[in-house]
Amino acid sequence: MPRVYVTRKIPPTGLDLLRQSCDVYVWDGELPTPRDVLLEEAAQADAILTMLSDRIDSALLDAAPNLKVVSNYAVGFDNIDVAGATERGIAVGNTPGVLTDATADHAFAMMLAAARRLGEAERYVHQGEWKTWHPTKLLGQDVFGATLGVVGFGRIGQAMARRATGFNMRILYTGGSSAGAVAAELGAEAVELETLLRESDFISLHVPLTPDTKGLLGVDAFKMMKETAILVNTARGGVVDSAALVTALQEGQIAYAALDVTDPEPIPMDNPLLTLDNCLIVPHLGSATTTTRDRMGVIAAENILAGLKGETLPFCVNPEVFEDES
Ligand SMILES: NC(=O)c1ccc[n+]([C@@H]2O[C@H](COP(=O)([O-])OP(=O)(O)OC[C@H]3O[C@@H](n4cnc5c(N)ncnc54)[C@H](O)[C@@H]3O)[C@@H](O)[C@H]2O)c1
Repeated sequence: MPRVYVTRKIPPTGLDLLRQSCDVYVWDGELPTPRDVLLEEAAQADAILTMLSDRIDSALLDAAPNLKVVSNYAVGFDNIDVAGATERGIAVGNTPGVLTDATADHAFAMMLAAARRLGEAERYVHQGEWKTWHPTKLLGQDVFGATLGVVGFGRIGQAMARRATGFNMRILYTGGSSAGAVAAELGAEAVELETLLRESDFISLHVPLTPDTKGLLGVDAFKMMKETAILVNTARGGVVDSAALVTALQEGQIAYAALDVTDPEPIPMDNPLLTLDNCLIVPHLGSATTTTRDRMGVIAAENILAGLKGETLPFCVNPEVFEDES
């Protein structure tokens, strides 16, 4: 039976599917599979089910003579050398779509939480400070009727915008070249990034991390934003220049940041963002619902099963691997 290595514990449904026709080895630790173990496992594996925390680079691909499929348990795949995999005829899969709504729900929740300063408010209660309340304490910002800027109008960006229509928000967006019909339906306006940064009350990032989007929001971008602006990042930490963000939050160039993702992850405990009251940080929970994580596991397993049979993966990042064979 083909040998499949799974780099972290995932919900059982996907694993059960794999076990019907594969020998499945699952790393059971709370920390990621250590690099040396990953290299050893890759040397024997026909397929690997990977997490964003696994670096699938050329050294690993070179160490894996039998590898046919790398199946990422995520829609993003910035942890994988896709070109290197393609050169070696290795198919790369991901899990788009099934996590769109969960991630958009989470981005919206983070936007609301930042607007109403829920992180600070919770600390205030837990630290016994509530007794000093007065009517100007912990004032937040209105979301209903405000302007939302969506950077990256793809699946999740559009789902975020759809939620914003229920809050009567003006919606601006960049990116998403084929999104005209959805934009028209939602009343969203396509604008240049600079206009979006200058006019939005809330800016929500939904682009993939690529060489083009790395550091997309840097020193200049924060200077364009409103002093009251709130940044929501559920995309990837690397899309924002961390040092520029720290300065922007410390100097009041923007009001608040809500981060589901950081660069690096996990965030080191000495990172200055952790010292700021106006920064809400949670540990990459975008897709973290029971149903969604289960569905992601099934798709990741189905990608592996198809690839092991030499069939195009249901969700393939480099379908040219299969086209070249025909
Ligand atoms: N926090 C989480 O747990 C979580 C969960 C799922 C996805 N994500 C992140 O969200 C990203 C988006 O996921 P998706 O399913 O919506 O992907 P998608 O491919 O449907 O959408 C991405 C959009 O970004 C646009 N884009 C690319 N470069 C751009 C640029 N420079 N400027 C403006 N727009 C640009 C694309 O045209 C596309 O419309 C993923 O790549 C991943 O990094 C995070």
